[in-house]
Amino acid sequence: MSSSPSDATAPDPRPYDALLLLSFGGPEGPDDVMPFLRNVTRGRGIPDERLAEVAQHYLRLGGVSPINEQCRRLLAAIRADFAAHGLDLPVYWGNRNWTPYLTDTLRQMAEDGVERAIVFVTSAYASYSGCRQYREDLAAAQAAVGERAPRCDKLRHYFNHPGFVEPMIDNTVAALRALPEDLRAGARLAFTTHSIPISWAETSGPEGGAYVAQHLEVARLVATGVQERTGVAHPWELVYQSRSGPPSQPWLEPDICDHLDALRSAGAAAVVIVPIGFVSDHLEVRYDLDTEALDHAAKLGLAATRAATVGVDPRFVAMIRELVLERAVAERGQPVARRAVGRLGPSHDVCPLDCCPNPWGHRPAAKA
Ligand SMILES: CC1=C(CCC(=O)O)c2cc3nc(cc4[nH]c(cc5[nH]c(cc1n2)c(C)c5CCC(=O)O)c(CCC(=O)O)c4C)C(CCC(=O)O)=C3C
Ligand SMILES: [Fe+2]
Repeated sequence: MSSSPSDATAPDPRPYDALLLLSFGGPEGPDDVMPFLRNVTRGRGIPDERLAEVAQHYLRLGGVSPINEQCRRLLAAIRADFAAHGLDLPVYWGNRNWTPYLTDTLRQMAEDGVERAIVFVTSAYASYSGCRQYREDLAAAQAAVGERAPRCDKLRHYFNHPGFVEPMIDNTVAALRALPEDLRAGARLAFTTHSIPISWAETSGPEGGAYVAQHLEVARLVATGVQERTGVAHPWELVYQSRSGPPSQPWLEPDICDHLDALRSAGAAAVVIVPIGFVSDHLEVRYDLDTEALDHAAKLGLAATRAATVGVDPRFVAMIRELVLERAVAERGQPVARRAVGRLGPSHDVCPLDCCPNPWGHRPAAKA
């Protein structure tokens, strides 16, 4: 093999020999919608009326979830970024709930000779749904593939990485600029994330309460960043969306639409909705915010825009490379710099055994 000048500085991913992009999955056509929803909600006690309603949300988009196209774009962007930086690491994609299923991807990786993968999940925060459930999915897929299945290490939570926070500041500023100019300075910021049962929020992260604490920190960081850019301290709140469980179980509140009512009653004239809980404009963003919440705001006579999610922002894609190399250095036992903004500091590499517990009982989980 001939050596070129760049070989000397090529980033070293060892001990990893592949990156796995692990996501939620979504239907690819109308016939997929109900089987997909059954995959998501098996054993979850979600009322039938709620399922029928969510099926309609997918069918309005032709039965195709936007999340798959977004994963394909992210995959392509990661590959291009790795190539541009001389990082020679194959990238695979697998999902929890739809094709390409994680088990099939892991089997392919084993066939290709992958022994140790680093895993990036499309969820930035600590919670059962966004952390442990993915690690359980990995353990189940490894068990299904058998002895040859690659070892899989999940990357740390990235909610407070500048590659996630900085694009959201820009996107919020852009959404403010899309409001009528005379209403801009008085606009409120409504940061949204997926509601989860309060009991899960309480047990999220190593000490509990991490789900809400991490979101409040990102909301504060984005609001502060916006103020640095515009000179205006917009009042802000963290609110919730996409609640699904039975009414008997308390979930995090207030819901975004109730919050819009409250803003209107308090005399607000404009609001920017900022979906900090999500990394791409998937169904919960396109339907629950762009259709439901923006329609509701229009009915109230409240001027409203929605900030874009990070998607394939080059800073977000570069963050993935940075986190992979950071973890590789750490696994090789070398000193490592871990970037994080704000007060909470960089998250742990390996989740403690009891963090984000499974509300339905124990299932084996991949360690990190
Ligand atoms: C915290 C969290 C995230 C963010 C972190 C992450 O990204 O992982 C997230 C993301 C997503 N949730 C998604 C879709 C759904 N979530 C559901 C149901 C649920 N989500 C929950 C939590 C979360 N969900 C919970 C506690 C339930 C109750 C059922 C259960 O106990 O698990 C249901 C069932 C129907 C309903 O009731 O809504 C669907 C269809 C999609 C795909 C969208 C697309 O297709 O574009 C994505 C990215
Ligand atoms: Fe966790």
